Amino acid sequence: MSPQSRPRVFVTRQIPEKGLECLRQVAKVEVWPGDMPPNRDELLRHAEGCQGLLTLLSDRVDGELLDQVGPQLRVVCNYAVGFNNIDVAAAQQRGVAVGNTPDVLTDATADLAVTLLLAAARRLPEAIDQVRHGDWKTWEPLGLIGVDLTGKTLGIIGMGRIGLAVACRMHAGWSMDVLYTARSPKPEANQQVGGRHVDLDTLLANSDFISVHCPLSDETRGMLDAPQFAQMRSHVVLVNTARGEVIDQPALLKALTEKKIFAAGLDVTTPEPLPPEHPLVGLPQCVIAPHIGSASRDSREQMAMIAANNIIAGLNGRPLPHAVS
Ligand SMILES: NC(=O)C1=CN([C@@H]2O[C@H](COP(=O)(O)OP(=O)(O)OC[C@H]3O[C@@H](n4cnc5c(N)ncnc54)[C@H](O)[C@@H]3O)[C@@H](O)[C@H]2O)C=CC1
Ligand SMILES: O=C(O)C(=O)CO
Repeated sequence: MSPQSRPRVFVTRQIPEKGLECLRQVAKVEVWPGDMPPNRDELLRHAEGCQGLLTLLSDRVDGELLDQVGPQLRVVCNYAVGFNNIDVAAAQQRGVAVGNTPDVLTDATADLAVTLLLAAARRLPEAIDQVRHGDWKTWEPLGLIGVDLTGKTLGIIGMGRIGLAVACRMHAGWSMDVLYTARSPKPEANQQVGGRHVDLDTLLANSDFISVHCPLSDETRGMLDAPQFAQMRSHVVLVNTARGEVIDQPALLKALTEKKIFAAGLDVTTPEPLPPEHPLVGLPQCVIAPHIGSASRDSREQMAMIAANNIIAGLNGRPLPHAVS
Protein backbone atom coordinates (compact mmCIF):
# COMPACT_ATOMS: atom_id res chain seq x y z
CA MET A 1 0.00 0.00 0.00
CA SER A 2 1.43 3.40 -0.92
CA PRO A 3 1.92 5.80 2.01
CA GLN A 4 -0.77 8.12 0.53
CA SER A 5 -3.46 5.43 0.48
CA ARG A 6 -2.79 4.27 4.02
CA PRO A 7 -5.51 4.83 6.61
CA ARG A 8 -4.91 7.69 9.04
CA VAL A 9 -4.60 7.07 12.77
CA PHE A 10 -4.41 9.80 15.40
CA VAL A 11 -2.68 8.82 18.64
CA THR A 12 -3.55 11.36 21.31
CA ARG A 13 -0.28 11.03 23.28
CA GLN A 14 3.21 9.62 22.96
CA ILE A 15 3.06 5.92 23.92
CA PRO A 16 5.86 3.31 23.94
CA GLU A 17 7.55 3.28 20.55
CA LYS A 18 7.03 -0.46 19.95
CA GLY A 19 3.28 0.05 19.54
CA LEU A 20 3.74 3.05 17.26
CA GLU A 21 6.21 1.15 15.04
CA CYS A 22 3.66 -1.60 14.65
CA LEU A 23 0.96 0.90 13.68
CA ARG A 24 3.26 2.67 11.22
CA GLN A 25 3.57 -0.56 9.20
CA VAL A 26 -0.04 -0.18 8.11
CA ALA A 27 -1.15 3.38 8.75
CA LYS A 28 -0.18 7.00 8.48
CA VAL A 29 0.22 7.79 12.15
CA GLU A 30 0.03 11.21 13.76
CA VAL A 31 1.08 11.36 17.42
CA TRP A 32 0.03 14.35 19.52
CA PRO A 33 3.36 15.87 20.55
CA GLY A 34 2.28 17.79 23.67
CA ASP A 35 3.13 17.04 27.28
CA MET A 36 -0.49 17.83 28.04
CA PRO A 37 -3.40 16.08 26.29
CA PRO A 38 -5.01 17.84 23.33
CA ASN A 39 -7.88 20.07 24.40
CA ARG A 40 -11.32 19.42 22.94
CA ASP A 41 -10.82 21.63 19.86
CA GLU A 42 -7.39 20.16 19.17
CA LEU A 43 -8.74 16.65 19.56
CA LEU A 44 -11.63 17.31 17.19
CA ARG A 45 -9.34 18.96 14.65
CA HIS A 46 -6.67 16.27 14.60
CA ALA A 47 -9.10 13.35 14.70
CA GLU A 48 -11.14 14.62 11.74
CA GLY A 49 -10.88 12.35 8.72
CA CYS A 50 -9.09 9.53 10.59
CA GLN A 51 -9.93 5.84 10.26
CA GLY A 52 -8.48 5.00 13.67
CA LEU A 53 -8.09 6.77 17.02
CA LEU A 54 -5.85 5.66 19.86
CA THR A 55 -7.13 7.56 22.87
CA LEU A 56 -6.38 8.14 26.53
CA LEU A 57 -8.66 8.41 29.55
CA SER A 58 -8.54 12.18 29.31
CA ASP A 59 -10.08 12.15 25.81
CA ARG A 60 -13.88 12.26 25.79
CA VAL A 61 -15.10 10.16 22.88
CA ASP A 62 -18.80 10.89 22.39
CA GLY A 63 -21.34 11.26 19.58
CA GLU A 64 -20.20 14.79 18.79
CA LEU A 65 -16.58 13.71 18.36
CA LEU A 66 -17.51 10.60 16.36
CA ASP A 67 -19.66 12.67 13.99
CA GLN A 68 -16.95 15.25 13.52
CA VAL A 69 -14.29 12.60 12.81
CA GLY A 70 -16.54 11.32 10.05
CA PRO A 71 -18.15 8.13 8.70
CA GLN A 72 -14.79 6.67 7.59
CA LEU A 73 -13.84 6.08 11.27
CA ARG A 74 -13.58 2.34 11.92
CA VAL A 75 -11.96 1.88 15.30
CA VAL A 76 -11.20 3.60 18.61
CA CYS A 77 -8.92 1.97 21.16
CA ASN A 78 -8.32 3.34 24.64
CA TYR A 79 -4.79 3.03 25.99
CA ALA A 80 -6.30 1.71 29.25
CA VAL A 81 -8.54 -1.08 30.47
CA GLY A 82 -11.13 1.39 31.77
CA PHE A 83 -13.22 3.02 29.05
CA ASN A 84 -15.59 5.29 30.95
CA ASN A 85 -14.43 8.19 28.74
CA ILE A 86 -15.94 6.50 25.67
CA ASP A 87 -19.64 6.44 24.77
CA VAL A 88 -19.56 2.84 23.56
CA ALA A 89 -23.23 2.85 22.50
CA ALA A 90 -22.67 5.96 20.35
CA ALA A 91 -19.68 4.25 18.70
CA GLN A 92 -21.62 1.06 18.07
CA GLN A 93 -24.52 3.01 16.53
CA ARG A 94 -22.02 4.45 14.05
CA GLY A 95 -20.38 1.07 13.32
CA VAL A 96 -17.15 2.03 15.10
CA ALA A 97 -15.39 -0.78 16.98
CA VAL A 98 -14.09 0.04 20.48
CA GLY A 99 -11.14 -1.66 22.18
CA ASN A 100 -9.13 -1.48 25.41
CA THR A 101 -5.95 -2.98 26.90
CA PRO A 102 -6.87 -5.46 29.66
CA ASP A 103 -4.82 -8.10 31.53
CA VAL A 104 -1.31 -6.80 30.90
CA LEU A 105 -1.71 -4.11 33.59
CA THR A 106 -3.43 -6.31 36.15
CA ASP A 107 -0.32 -7.18 38.17
CA ALA A 108 1.10 -3.66 38.12
CA THR A 109 -2.19 -2.15 39.27
CA ALA A 110 -2.68 -4.80 41.96
CA ASP A 111 0.87 -4.16 43.18
CA LEU A 112 0.09 -0.47 43.52
CA ALA A 113 -3.17 -1.15 45.39
CA VAL A 114 -1.20 -3.28 47.87
CA THR A 115 1.48 -0.59 48.14
CA LEU A 116 -1.15 2.04 48.97
CA LEU A 117 -2.83 -0.29 51.45
CA LEU A 118 0.43 -0.96 53.29
CA ALA A 119 1.55 2.67 53.19
CA ALA A 120 -1.78 3.90 54.57
CA ALA A 121 -2.02 1.14 57.19
CA ARG A 122 1.50 1.77 58.50
CA ARG A 123 1.37 5.58 58.12
CA LEU A 124 4.37 5.60 55.84
CA PRO A 125 4.00 9.16 54.42
CA GLU A 126 3.84 10.60 57.96
CA ALA A 127 6.86 8.54 58.99
CA ILE A 128 8.87 9.67 55.96
CA ASP A 129 7.90 13.30 56.60
CA GLN A 130 9.07 12.97 60.20
CA VAL A 131 12.53 11.87 59.06
CA ARG A 132 12.72 14.51 56.31
CA HIS A 133 11.68 17.37 58.59
CA GLY A 134 13.99 16.52 61.48
CA ASP A 135 11.06 15.47 63.70
CA TRP A 136 12.51 12.00 64.43
CA LYS A 137 13.50 12.63 68.04
CA THR A 138 13.62 9.18 69.62
CA TRP A 139 12.14 5.66 69.43
CA GLU A 140 8.58 6.18 70.57
CA PRO A 141 6.49 3.40 72.14
CA LEU A 142 3.33 5.28 71.21
CA GLY A 143 4.49 6.99 68.02
CA LEU A 144 3.10 6.40 64.53
CA ILE A 145 1.00 3.41 65.51
CA GLY A 146 -0.65 1.80 62.51
CA VAL A 147 -3.13 -1.03 62.06
CA ASP A 148 -2.32 -4.75 61.87
CA LEU A 149 -2.82 -6.73 58.70
CA THR A 150 -2.31 -10.42 59.32
CA GLY A 151 -5.47 -12.50 59.48
CA LYS A 152 -7.77 -9.51 58.94
CA THR A 153 -10.67 -9.28 56.47
CA LEU A 154 -10.29 -7.71 53.05
CA GLY A 155 -13.33 -6.48 51.15
CA ILE A 156 -12.95 -6.27 47.38
CA ILE A 157 -15.52 -4.13 45.60
CA GLY A 158 -15.49 -5.44 42.01
CA MET A 159 -13.93 -8.91 41.95
CA GLY A 160 -12.59 -8.83 38.39
CA ARG A 161 -9.03 -9.24 37.13
CA ILE A 162 -7.39 -6.61 39.37
CA GLY A 163 -9.62 -7.29 42.36
CA LEU A 164 -8.68 -10.97 42.28
CA ALA A 165 -4.97 -10.17 41.90
CA VAL A 166 -5.15 -7.94 45.02
CA ALA A 167 -7.07 -10.61 46.93
CA CYS A 168 -4.48 -13.26 45.98
CA ARG A 169 -1.65 -11.05 47.24
CA MET A 170 -3.33 -10.24 50.57
CA HIS A 171 -4.57 -13.79 51.12
CA ALA A 172 -1.18 -15.41 50.37
CA GLY A 173 0.97 -12.78 52.08
CA TRP A 174 -1.16 -11.74 55.05
CA SER A 175 -3.62 -14.66 55.45
CA MET A 176 -6.54 -12.31 54.93
CA ASP A 177 -10.10 -13.57 54.62
CA VAL A 178 -11.78 -12.19 51.53
CA LEU A 179 -15.28 -10.82 51.03
CA TYR A 180 -16.27 -9.41 47.67
CA THR A 181 -18.98 -7.82 45.59
CA ALA A 182 -19.37 -8.32 41.85
CA ARG A 183 -22.25 -8.52 39.44
CA SER A 184 -22.22 -12.31 39.84
CA PRO A 185 -20.36 -14.82 42.07
CA LYS A 186 -16.84 -15.62 40.87
CA PRO A 187 -15.97 -19.31 41.37
CA GLU A 188 -12.27 -18.52 40.79
CA ALA A 189 -12.31 -16.15 43.79
CA ASN A 190 -13.74 -18.87 45.94
CA GLN A 191 -11.19 -21.41 44.68
CA GLN A 192 -8.11 -19.17 44.87
CA VAL A 193 -8.70 -17.14 48.04
CA GLY A 194 -11.79 -18.67 49.65
CA GLY A 195 -13.60 -15.45 48.73
CA ARG A 196 -17.25 -15.03 49.75
CA HIS A 197 -19.66 -13.16 47.47
CA VAL A 198 -21.69 -10.80 49.68
CA ASP A 199 -23.79 -7.68 49.27
CA LEU A 200 -22.18 -4.27 49.67
CA ASP A 201 -23.64 -3.65 53.15
CA THR A 202 -22.20 -6.92 54.45
CA LEU A 203 -18.83 -6.14 52.96
CA LEU A 204 -18.73 -2.64 54.44
CA ALA A 205 -19.72 -3.78 57.93
CA ASN A 206 -17.29 -6.70 58.09
CA SER A 207 -14.09 -5.59 56.35
CA ASP A 208 -10.90 -4.25 57.94
CA PHE A 209 -9.53 -3.25 54.54
CA ILE A 210 -11.58 -2.28 51.50
CA SER A 211 -10.18 -2.06 47.99
CA VAL A 212 -12.22 -0.68 45.09
CA HIS A 213 -11.86 -2.32 41.64
CA CYS A 214 -15.19 -1.93 39.83
CA PRO A 215 -15.44 0.08 36.61
CA LEU A 216 -16.97 3.56 36.71
CA SER A 217 -20.54 3.40 35.41
CA ASP A 218 -23.91 4.99 36.17
CA GLU A 219 -24.36 2.19 38.69
CA THR A 220 -21.05 2.65 40.52
CA ARG A 221 -20.71 6.46 40.47
CA GLY A 222 -20.84 7.68 44.08
CA MET A 223 -21.27 4.10 45.32
CA LEU A 224 -19.34 4.92 48.50
CA ASP A 225 -21.09 7.93 50.02
CA ALA A 226 -21.89 9.09 53.58
CA PRO A 227 -24.28 6.17 54.38
CA GLN A 228 -21.63 3.68 53.24
CA PHE A 229 -18.86 5.35 55.27
CA ALA A 230 -21.17 5.18 58.30
CA GLN A 231 -21.27 1.39 57.97
CA MET A 232 -17.49 0.96 57.89
CA ARG A 233 -15.38 -0.03 60.87
CA SER A 234 -13.45 2.85 62.45
CA HIS A 235 -10.10 1.18 61.75
CA VAL A 236 -10.82 0.62 58.04
CA VAL A 237 -8.19 1.41 55.43
CA LEU A 238 -9.88 2.22 52.12
CA VAL A 239 -7.96 1.89 48.85
CA ASN A 240 -9.15 3.11 45.46
CA THR A 241 -7.27 2.35 42.26
CA ALA A 242 -10.46 2.17 40.13
CA ARG A 243 -11.89 5.62 39.39
CA GLY A 244 -12.18 8.64 41.67
CA GLU A 245 -15.89 9.10 40.96
CA VAL A 246 -16.81 5.73 42.49
CA ILE A 247 -16.25 7.44 45.86
CA ASP A 248 -18.08 10.58 46.90
CA GLN A 249 -14.98 12.60 47.71
CA PRO A 250 -16.53 15.12 50.16
CA ALA A 251 -17.95 12.15 52.11
CA LEU A 252 -14.50 10.53 52.14
CA LEU A 253 -12.91 13.75 53.37
CA LYS A 254 -15.48 13.99 56.16
CA ALA A 255 -15.01 10.34 57.17
CA LEU A 256 -11.23 10.83 57.35
CA THR A 257 -11.26 14.17 59.18
CA GLU A 258 -13.88 12.94 61.68
CA LYS A 259 -11.84 9.72 62.10
CA LYS A 260 -14.79 7.54 61.05
CA ILE A 261 -12.22 5.50 59.12
CA PHE A 262 -8.49 5.10 59.77
CA ALA A 263 -6.88 5.97 56.45
CA ALA A 264 -7.19 5.98 52.67
CA GLY A 265 -4.87 5.19 49.78
CA LEU A 266 -5.92 6.68 46.46
CA ASP A 267 -4.47 6.34 42.98
CA VAL A 268 -7.52 8.02 41.45
CA THR A 269 -9.35 11.18 42.48
CA THR A 270 -11.93 13.70 41.34
CA PRO A 271 -10.68 15.68 39.52
CA GLU A 272 -7.36 14.48 38.16
CA PRO A 273 -4.98 16.01 38.81
CA LEU A 274 -6.15 16.88 42.32
CA PRO A 275 -5.00 20.46 43.05
CA PRO A 276 -2.26 20.56 45.72
CA GLU A 277 -4.44 22.86 47.87
CA HIS A 278 -7.25 20.26 48.00
CA PRO A 279 -7.91 19.33 51.67
CA LEU A 280 -7.36 15.61 50.98
CA VAL A 281 -3.78 16.32 49.88
CA GLY A 282 -2.92 17.84 53.25
CA LEU A 283 -4.41 15.00 55.31
CA PRO A 284 -1.66 12.84 56.81
CA GLN A 285 -3.91 9.77 56.81
CA CYS A 286 -4.59 10.02 53.08
CA VAL A 287 -1.95 8.64 50.71
CA ILE A 288 -2.43 9.88 47.16
CA ALA A 289 -0.59 8.74 44.03
CA PRO A 290 -1.05 10.47 40.65
CA HIS A 291 -2.87 7.63 38.80
CA ILE A 292 0.16 5.39 38.32
CA GLY A 293 -1.47 1.96 38.68
CA SER A 294 -0.33 0.67 35.29
CA ALA A 295 2.93 2.66 35.25
CA SER A 296 5.41 -0.19 34.95
CA ARG A 297 7.67 -0.70 31.95
CA ASP A 298 6.28 -4.05 30.79
CA SER A 299 2.66 -3.08 31.34
CA ARG A 300 2.91 0.12 29.36
CA GLU A 301 4.78 -1.58 26.48
CA GLN A 302 2.29 -4.40 26.31
CA MET A 303 -0.61 -1.95 26.48
CA ALA A 304 0.90 -0.21 23.44
CA MET A 305 1.10 -3.51 21.53
CA ILE A 306 -2.46 -4.49 22.41
CA ALA A 307 -3.74 -1.06 21.41
CA ALA A 308 -1.84 -1.20 18.10
CA ASN A 309 -3.17 -4.68 17.32
CA ASN A 310 -6.70 -3.59 18.16
CA ILE A 311 -6.43 -0.61 15.82
CA ILE A 312 -4.93 -2.72 13.01
CA ALA A 313 -7.71 -5.31 13.33
CA GLY A 314 -10.32 -2.54 13.27
CA LEU A 315 -8.79 -0.89 10.19
CA ASN A 316 -8.94 -4.25 8.42
CA GLY A 317 -12.56 -4.83 9.41
CA ARG A 318 -11.62 -7.78 11.62
CA PRO A 319 -12.96 -8.34 15.17
CA LEU A 320 -10.75 -6.60 17.73
CA PRO A 321 -8.62 -8.96 19.85
CA HIS A 322 -9.69 -6.91 22.89
CA ALA A 323 -13.08 -5.39 22.22
CA VAL A 324 -15.40 -3.73 24.71
CA SER A 325 -19.17 -3.77 24.48
N1 LIG B 1 -5.30 3.12 38.64
C1 LIG B 1 -4.99 2.65 37.44
O1 LIG B 1 -3.99 3.02 36.84
C2 LIG B 1 -5.86 1.62 36.82
C3 LIG B 1 -7.20 1.61 37.07
N2 LIG B 1 -8.00 0.63 36.53
C4 LIG B 1 -9.43 0.61 36.88
O2 LIG B 1 -9.72 -0.67 37.43
C5 LIG B 1 -10.95 -1.12 36.89
C6 LIG B 1 -11.01 -2.63 36.95
O3 LIG B 1 -10.15 -3.23 35.99
P1 LIG B 1 -10.21 -4.81 35.74
O4 LIG B 1 -10.10 -5.53 37.02
O5 LIG B 1 -9.30 -5.14 34.64
O6 LIG B 1 -11.73 -4.94 35.23
P2 LIG B 1 -12.68 -6.21 35.27
O7 LIG B 1 -13.76 -5.94 34.26
O8 LIG B 1 -11.88 -7.46 35.16
O9 LIG B 1 -13.30 -6.17 36.75
C7 LIG B 1 -14.30 -5.30 37.16
C8 LIG B 1 -15.23 -6.06 38.10
O10 LIG B 1 -16.16 -5.14 38.65
C9 LIG B 1 -17.41 -5.80 38.74
N3 LIG B 1 -18.50 -4.83 38.83
C10 LIG B 1 -19.11 -4.15 37.83
N4 LIG B 1 -20.08 -3.39 38.34
C11 LIG B 1 -20.08 -3.60 39.67
C12 LIG B 1 -20.87 -3.12 40.74
N5 LIG B 1 -21.88 -2.27 40.53
N6 LIG B 1 -20.59 -3.55 41.99
C13 LIG B 1 -19.59 -4.42 42.21
N7 LIG B 1 -18.82 -4.92 41.23
C14 LIG B 1 -19.07 -4.51 39.99
C15 LIG B 1 -17.49 -6.67 37.52
O11 LIG B 1 -18.40 -7.74 37.75
C16 LIG B 1 -16.06 -7.17 37.41
O12 LIG B 1 -15.91 -8.37 38.11
C17 LIG B 1 -10.99 -0.51 35.48
O13 LIG B 1 -12.32 -0.39 35.01
C18 LIG B 1 -10.33 0.83 35.69
O14 LIG B 1 -11.32 1.80 36.00
C19 LIG B 1 -7.48 -0.33 35.74
C20 LIG B 1 -6.14 -0.35 35.44
C21 LIG B 1 -5.22 0.64 35.93
O1 LIG C 1 -6.12 1.21 32.41
C1 LIG C 1 -6.78 2.02 33.08
O2 LIG C 1 -8.01 1.95 33.20
C2 LIG C 1 -6.09 3.11 33.77
O3 LIG C 1 -6.65 3.77 34.59
C3 LIG C 1 -4.67 3.40 33.45
O4 LIG C 1 -3.95 2.32 33.11
